Amino acid sequence: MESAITMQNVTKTYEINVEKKSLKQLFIDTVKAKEKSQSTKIQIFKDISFEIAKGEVFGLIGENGAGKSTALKIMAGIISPDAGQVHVHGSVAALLEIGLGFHPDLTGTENARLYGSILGIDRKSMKELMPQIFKFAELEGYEHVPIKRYSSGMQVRLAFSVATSIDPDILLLDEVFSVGDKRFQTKSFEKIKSFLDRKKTVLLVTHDLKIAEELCTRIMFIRKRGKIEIGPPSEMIEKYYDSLKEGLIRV
Ligand SMILES: Nc1ncnc2c1ncn2[C@@H]1O[C@H](COP(=O)(O)OP(=O)(O)OP(=O)(O)O)[C@@H](O)[C@H]1O
Repeated sequence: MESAITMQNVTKTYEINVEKKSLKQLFIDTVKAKEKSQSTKIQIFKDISFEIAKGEVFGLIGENGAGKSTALKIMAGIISPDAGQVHVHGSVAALLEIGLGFHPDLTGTENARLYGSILGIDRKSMKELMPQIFKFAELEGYEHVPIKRYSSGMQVRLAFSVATSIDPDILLLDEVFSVGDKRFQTKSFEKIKSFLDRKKTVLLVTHDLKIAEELCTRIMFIRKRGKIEIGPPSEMIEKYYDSLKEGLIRV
C-alpha cells in the first residue's frame, strides 16, 4: 500500500480559558504580573495512529465536537499535534470552512488567484485555469464581483472549484456538501470520483451518512473522547448509529 498520510502516536489537547474577565481586569492582571487566568485542558486525541492509502476517499464521521475537523486540520498542517508525527506525501488542498481565507472586498478572480498562490500555484497557471474554475463553479459573469456579494453557496462552489482545478494529490474537504444544491452536489461527486480514478486521495468530513456511504472507500468513526475506529463504510456507519442510539437511551 502506497501511503498518502500517516499519523503516528498523535495526541492533541486544547486549552480553553474558563474564567471570564473584563478587559480592564486583564490589563490590571498584566500590570501586576498576576498569574494567568485559569484554564482547562480538553483532550481530543490520545496516542492515535492510522494510515491513509493513496487513492482512497477516506471519510471522517462522529458526533459534534468529536474531533473530525481537528483531525483534518492536523493533516492539513494548520495546527500541530502536542505529540506524535504526521507524514503527508504529496501536495494538499484543503477546503475547511465556508469561504475560508476569502477576502470579502476582493473579487472572485482575485480571491481565486490568492487561494491558488497560497496553494503554491503560479500566477500564469492560475490565469489559464480561471475560465474552467468559474465554469465549473457556475459563476461565469461573477468573476469581477466582490466575494461579499456572493451567497454562501456561491463561495463554496468557487472554493471547491479552485481546490479541485489545481489538481492536488490530496484534497481535504470539511462539510462542503451541506451547502449547494443537489445538482451541484452530483457534479462535485463526479469530480471526487475522477480524483479516485486518477489515484488521488480525498479526505471527507461529513454528517451526511448517505454521502459518506456513497463516496468513501473507508471511514474513520471518531467517538467522543477521541477513540477512533476505521473500517468499511457500512460497518462504521452502523457503529455510529448504535452509539447515537445508546446516547439517546442514556438521555
Ligand atoms: N481552537 C480551539 N480551542 C479550543 N477548543 C477547540 C478549538 N477547536 C476546537 N475545539 C474543541 O475541540 C473539540 C473538537 O472540535 P472539532 O471542531 O474538531 O470537532 P468536530 O467533530 O469537527 O465537530 P462538528 O461536527 O461540530 O464540526 C470541540 O469540543 C471543540 O469545542
